[in-house]
Amino acid sequence: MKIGQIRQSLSGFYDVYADGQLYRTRARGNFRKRKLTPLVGDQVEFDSTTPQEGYILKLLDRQTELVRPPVANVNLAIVVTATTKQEFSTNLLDRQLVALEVAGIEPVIYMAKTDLLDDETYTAREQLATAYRKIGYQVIIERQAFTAPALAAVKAALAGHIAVVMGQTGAGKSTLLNHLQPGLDLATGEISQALNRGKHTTRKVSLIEVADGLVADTPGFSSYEVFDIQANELTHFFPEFVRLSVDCKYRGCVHINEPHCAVKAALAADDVLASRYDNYLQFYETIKNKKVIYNKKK
Ligand SMILES: Nc1nc2c(ncn2[C@@H]2O[C@H](COP(=O)(O)OP(=O)(O)OP(=O)(O)O)[C@@H](O)[C@H]2O)c(=O)[nH]1
Ligand SMILES: [Zn+2]
Repeated sequence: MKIGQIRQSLSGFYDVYADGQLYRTRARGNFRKRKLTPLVGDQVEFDSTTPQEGYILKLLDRQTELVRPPVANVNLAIVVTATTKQEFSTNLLDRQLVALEVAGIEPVIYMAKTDLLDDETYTAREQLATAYRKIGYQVIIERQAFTAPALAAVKAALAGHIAVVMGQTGAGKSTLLNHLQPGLDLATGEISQALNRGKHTTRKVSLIEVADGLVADTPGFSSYEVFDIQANELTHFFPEFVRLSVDCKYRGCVHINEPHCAVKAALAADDVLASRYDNYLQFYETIKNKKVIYNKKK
């Protein structure tokens, strides 16, 4: 019996990495009775006679589990954020951050395409980066694209982690990965194509070694699952609100209509980003409205 990590899944085969090599395996353990499917990223116990043939016997406990992409034990997300005026949206960024907070995955924000910005827009993005750092998020931003310090920062963040790369189509995910790992040669635009194909056919999912970490070759971590939480829980996923809310007068304050709310006081004092608060309100309403629609249907 060996212990290894699933690095790729394709059509019922799982390639398990152990002692410096890959073993092609199939699933046979009694976890199948419990309807557990092995996921890329899983640590497993397996048997094998040759590297071409082996059987997974047992799945070890997972720390996290994603559905899209189907990867276990992801603990880092590189949030590739295109910064151009046409593409940039704090709303999307905050939605991604909330989704990651809900999933228990640490975000690293990578500000892409800064070379296309005029100085004024770049300064605005830099100020925003500072504000997000104040919240507690790591933000990587450089005046030019793919500078050595920016790439070194991403590599340092990846070390020892299993990561997904998030970002809307065209944000620059493949381009960033190619700069991190020049041999990778991902066609730009390729990642989302893989994702779209995946909707209809069995999808290959793999973890690729990038710097000293592993990165899922399929992005697509959906930020829409944000809206599966309860509206009154949303505040827990805004770290700056969590810190401030100890000073809200009412327990369970959702920082909307309550008097003596520390979050609203901080907002008035410019200590909370207005865009974060606006996005919070919008997500809150979306969740409320969605619940109503859902209940009506039932
Ligand atoms: N100027 C500039 N162009 C960039 C940068 N990053 C990406 N691009 C360009 O933006 C386009 C989209 O980049 P991709 O890396 O394919 O984006 P992606 O997020 O992988 O897109 P999908 O695979 O469709 O999800 C390509 O033409 C890239 O060359 C950057 O930092 N600066
Ligand atoms: Zn409050």
